[in-house]
Amino acid sequence: MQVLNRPWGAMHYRIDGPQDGPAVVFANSLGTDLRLWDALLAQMPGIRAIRFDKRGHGLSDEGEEYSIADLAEDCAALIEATASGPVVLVGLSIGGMIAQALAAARPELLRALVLSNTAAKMGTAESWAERIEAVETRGIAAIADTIMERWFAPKFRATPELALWRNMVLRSSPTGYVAACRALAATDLTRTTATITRPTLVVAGDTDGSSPAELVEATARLIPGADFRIIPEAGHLPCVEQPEAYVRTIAPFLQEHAR
Ligand SMILES: O=C(O)CC1=CCC(=O)O1
Repeated sequence: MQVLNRPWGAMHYRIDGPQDGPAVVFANSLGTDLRLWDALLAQMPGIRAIRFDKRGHGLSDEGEEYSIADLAEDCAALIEATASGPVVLVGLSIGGMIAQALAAARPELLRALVLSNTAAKMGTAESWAERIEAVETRGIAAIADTIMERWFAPKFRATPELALWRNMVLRSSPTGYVAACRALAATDLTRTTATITRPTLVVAGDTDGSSPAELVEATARLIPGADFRIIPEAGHLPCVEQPEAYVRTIAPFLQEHAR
């Protein structure tokens, strides 16, 4: 286990793959930890994969109240501490918002971006307020089944693995989860995402209940030259549900841009 000391506490990260492999950083979604990428990375042994638990998730400390810009600074610090030059950043959902914010603020740290199941603005102030109220008054268990329906297509929801992802959400820190919901509610990256100049691949799932493909495509259209792909039979976490298709979708882009 590796730790990066940040002003708010300890940030957990992990590096897999050859030391001299092309560096690719992965940013997780709300309510998940860095195991989000396990199935994908099992099929990409050649890359130097750098992944981390954002504040209040996985093994990282909680931190105080924070913004997406603060999470992007954590990601910048990780890149500066672990990579010898610019990297390709793959961000999913809130991880994709972190990637958009970083690409606009610190483009020199990035060669290229994969924005997965994300948007410049996700949800509404009302929908996040409802979710926060449910977690604060009734606990994360109150939202776990709804979250599973948003994350996964029906076929995956019928597999035994579903229980493990449900447990990951149930065991999330309520404080960390709510802090991330507040950051999401407060963020609209539409203006800055339109200034992204790095090569960008945008990926959606055709049954994503959290960031529907049309919403993801609208964000792709903000970024000059961005490529947009849809993964069939995939919800919000296609790297879990359809890892082979996800690899087929992103591998050519990584081959072209990661060094
Ligand atoms: O929990 C969800 O609805 C999915 C999600 C929204 C932002 C994020 O990172 O995950």
